[in-house]
Amino acid sequence: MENTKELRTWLDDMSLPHPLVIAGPCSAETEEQVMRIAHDLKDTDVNFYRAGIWKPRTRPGNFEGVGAIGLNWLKRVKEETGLKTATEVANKAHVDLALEADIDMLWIGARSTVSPFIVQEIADALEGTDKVVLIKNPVNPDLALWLGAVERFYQAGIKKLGVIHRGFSTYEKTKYRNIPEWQMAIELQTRFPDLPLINDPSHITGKRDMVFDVAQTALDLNFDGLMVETHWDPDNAWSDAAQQVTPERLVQMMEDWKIRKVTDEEAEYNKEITQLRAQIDVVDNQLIDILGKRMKVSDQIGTLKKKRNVAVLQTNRWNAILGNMILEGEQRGLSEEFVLRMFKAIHQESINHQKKIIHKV
Ligand SMILES: O=C(O)C(=O)C[C@]1(C(=O)O)C=C[C@@H](O)C=C1
Repeated sequence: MENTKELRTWLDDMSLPHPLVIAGPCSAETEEQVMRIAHDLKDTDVNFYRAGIWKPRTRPGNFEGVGAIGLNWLKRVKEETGLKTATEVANKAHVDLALEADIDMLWIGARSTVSPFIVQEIADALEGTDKVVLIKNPVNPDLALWLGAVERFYQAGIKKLGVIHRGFSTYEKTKYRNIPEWQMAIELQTRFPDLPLINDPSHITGKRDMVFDVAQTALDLNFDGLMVETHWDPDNAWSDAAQQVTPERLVQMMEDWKIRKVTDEEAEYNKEITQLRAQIDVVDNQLIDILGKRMKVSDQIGTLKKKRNVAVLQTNRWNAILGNMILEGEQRGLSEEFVLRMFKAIHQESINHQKKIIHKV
C-alpha cells in the first residue's frame, strides 16, 4: 500500500473547521441512556456518535454489550439527531448486522487488529463497502501488524480508511492505562501522511482527568481527530467508568483545545524556522560524529577484551554510567526516561560492535 492523497478524501469532503470528533458511551446500555447522550451531543462539534454494542472484555463475567438490539437505538440516534453513527465490529456476523443497520463508521478493536485471521474475515465481510473503517492499533506496539491490517482493508476495496491510536499494553504499571508510545504514531504519519489518524485519549489514559492533556498532545502532533468516550453519568457506566467524561465536559474540552496549523506561510516564520533548523542540523551532525567516536573507543575495548578473554557485558560499569548520565541529563533539562532510552540504545550498539570484534576469526 502506498500513501496517496485519496486516503484522506472522505475526511476532506467533510470540510470540518475543527478536528473530527467521535464521541458517545463506551457501551450502549439502555435505549434511554443512548438517546440521552446523543441529544446532549446533538448541537455540538461531534461528528460521529459512537457506542459499543459488542464489548470484548479482558475477563469473562463482565458486561459484554447489549448485542444487536443496540443497533436499533443507533438507528434512532441518526434519525432523531442527524449524528452519524459508529460501532466496533469483531467478526463477520457483527459486520452483517452493522451494515444492515446502516451504521456509518465501523472500527476494528485493538484485540482484533492483533489477529490477521480476524482482520481478514472482517475485511472480506466488508469488501467494497463505502462505510468509513477505522483500525485501532494492536495491543502490542507493532507498526507492521497495524499497517498490515490497514492493508487488508485497502485490498478489500475499502477506500474510506483511517487509524485510531489507543495506546499499548504494558506489563509494568504506568500512569496510563495504555502507554501512548507517541513515536509509533509519528512513524505512521511519516510513512502515511494522508491516512487519517485519530487519537483515543480515553483508552490511553483510563482516567477522565487526564483525557484533555492527551487529546491536546495528539492535536499538537497533527492528529486529524479524537474519539472520546462520553456518558451522562460516567461513574455509573456499565463499562470503563473511570475514563468517560460527561457531554458538558466534552463540550468544554472542544472549546479549550488548541488547534495548531500544519505550517505557516509567513516570511517571518519561515526565516526564523530556517535559522533554527540550520542550528539543529549542525548539532545533529555533531551528535552522529560523537557517537561514531564513542563506538571507535568501544571497538578498542572489544579488542582488549578479546585478547584477555573478558565478557562483553559489564553490568557494574554500565549501571554506573547510567546513574551518572541521569544526573548529568537532569542538569540539562533532559528527562530520566529519555536519558535511559538513549543510553540503552547506545549500550546495545556498543555491545553489537564488540560482539563483531570478538567473533571475528
Ligand atoms: O566498559 C566496558 O567494559 C565496555 O565494554 C563499554 C561499555 C559502554 O559502551 O560503555 C559497553 C559494554 C559494557 O556492558 C559496559 C560498557
